[in-house]
Amino acid sequence: MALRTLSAANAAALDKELMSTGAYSLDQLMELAGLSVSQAVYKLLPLNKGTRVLVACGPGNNGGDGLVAARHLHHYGYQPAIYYPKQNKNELYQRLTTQLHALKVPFVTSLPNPLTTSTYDLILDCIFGFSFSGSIREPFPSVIAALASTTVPVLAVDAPSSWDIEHGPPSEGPGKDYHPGALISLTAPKPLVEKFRGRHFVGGRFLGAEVAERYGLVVPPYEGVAQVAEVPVDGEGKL
Ligand SMILES: NC(=O)C1=CN([C@@H]2O[C@H](COP(=O)(O)OP(=O)(O)OC[C@H]3O[C@@H](n4cnc5c(N)ncnc54)[C@H](O)[C@@H]3O)[C@@H](O)[C@H]2O)[C@H](O)CC1
Ligand SMILES: [K+]
Repeated sequence: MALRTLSAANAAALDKELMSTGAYSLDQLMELAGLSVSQAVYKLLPLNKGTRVLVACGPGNNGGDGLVAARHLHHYGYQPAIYYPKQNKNELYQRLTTQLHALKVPFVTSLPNPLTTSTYDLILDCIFGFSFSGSIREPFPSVIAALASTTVPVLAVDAPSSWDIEHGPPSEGPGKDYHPGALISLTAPKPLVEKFRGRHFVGGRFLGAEVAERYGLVVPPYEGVAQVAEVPVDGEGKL
């Protein structure tokens, strides 16, 4: 049985529905998404195994999830640093960055070259999510190239950035060789998950049974109070 997935168009439609008839605000969804991401980090990198997490953020809501996750990581005791080359000026993002500045979470303006484990223990790829399309525009080609070539473990948030949401890795360009070791799908896996091999989590625990059924999805097997469930992309435990 294949994983139940959510196309880019349906992911956007579901988001819209949650924020209209569902009566959620974007802040609420982003807060839950970012909380899930922070819990996936804890599963991948327990605090005694290193603490330096580079959170690479893009200009949209995928980047916002990263800003929220970074704040939770700081409170858990990790040392997040934010790389946010194209900052969103909307009020929500300004509030998220103000919160991080107040906690003295550093914002770095460049990536080390080479990007190795001497500087960071984990990277969160929050550059692009389900609204990525086309070829990568500046300033992101070099960022995707750095993600593709780094020796640091990468957790991709909702999608490996630059991957086509339906079809997976691009056949050319800097994303061609980008294969992160871990992925957290938010709400539900996107079709690209069929091309992903690595540890896979699902988070964004805000889907009720009725909405899930209408979109052909299954609510992930969250345990107890967990905001994240590990769902292997092959073998047992498929959604
Ligand atoms: N329901 C949920 O699961 C929630 C998921 N969330 C996260 O939101 C993203 C989707 O956010 P959105 O703002 O729609 O888009 P992105 O962040 O994916 O990217 C848009 C951003 O990127 C630019 N862009 C697009 N293509 C390119 C390109 N080829 N080159 C350069 N730049 C590009 C575009 O201009 C925009 O600025 C989803 O994946 C989740 O991570 C929410 O947190 C809410 C709940
Ligand atoms: K991403």
